[in-house]
Amino acid sequence: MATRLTLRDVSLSFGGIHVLQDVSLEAEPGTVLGLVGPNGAGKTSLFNCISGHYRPTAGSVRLDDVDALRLHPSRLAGVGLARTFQHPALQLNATVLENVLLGAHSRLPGGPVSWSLRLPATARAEREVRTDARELLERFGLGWAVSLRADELSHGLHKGVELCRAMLSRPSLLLLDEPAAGLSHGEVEQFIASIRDLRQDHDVTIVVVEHHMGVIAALTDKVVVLDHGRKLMEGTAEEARKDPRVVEAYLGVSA
Ligand SMILES: Nc1ncnc2c1ncn2[C@@H]1O[C@H](COP(=O)(O)OP(=O)(O)OP(=O)(O)O)[C@@H](O)[C@H]1O
Repeated sequence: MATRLTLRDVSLSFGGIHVLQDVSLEAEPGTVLGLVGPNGAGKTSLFNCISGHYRPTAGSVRLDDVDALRLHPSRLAGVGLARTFQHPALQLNATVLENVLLGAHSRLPGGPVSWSLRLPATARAEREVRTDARELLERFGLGWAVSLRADELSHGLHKGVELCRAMLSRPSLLLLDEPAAGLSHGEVEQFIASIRDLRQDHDVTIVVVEHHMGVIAALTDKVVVLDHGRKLMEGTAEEARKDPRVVEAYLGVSA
């Protein structure tokens, strides 16, 4: 079941600097929410508050009925959260398949001891996640790269590998931080097609931070626009594009 993400009055400060102020938003289960705004608006900081990398100074973050701020960040995968980063951190000396498999730990029963003993249930689950990892790589057009070392791939392909790694945990809430940044035109088209395809088969809520307005328009059901740490407006991508406040925030001139 896809997650309902609810943020209420989330604020975040660093040494007196207000990075986020009273941001509230809701992502309906199974929808794609875009988070947009000019550089420094607070988009990644808001992501970090959801994924437990930052702790808000005030406000609440709920994944369905779970109070995310009460959970240790390492437990969030267990309630269905997965994310990608602006700059993918892959194990460059490991193969593409091994990198994707790193996303499977929340699906393997037991803990490190049973994994190292290779108990039957663990071995079975391991076979299953390997098959799923290969399928995901095929779906994202990376089937040919399974056995290559990650450092043999371009930046754009690293982003695809990271996305497969996130999807391997079978998330019910997926956070994508600038997935199209640095991608070629063809890679962006492939990314849009893959996410659309993914939505057909997986019951997942997606929140995406992205500057590429073509991606936002193609994929999102709703966007939230941030500016200077505050929510400026909420609506469809088309409504945001036409909103004078949004135009002004991006261009820095009165619309
Ligand atoms: N750990 C931190 N310590 C101090 N300031 C921070 C920290 N993290 C973020 N900030 C500040 O918060 C503000 C918002 O940054 P953030 O990266 O969230 O913006 P953004 O909207 O994601 O920008 P971009 O589109 O450029 O990635 C910036 O002024 C940034 O310097």
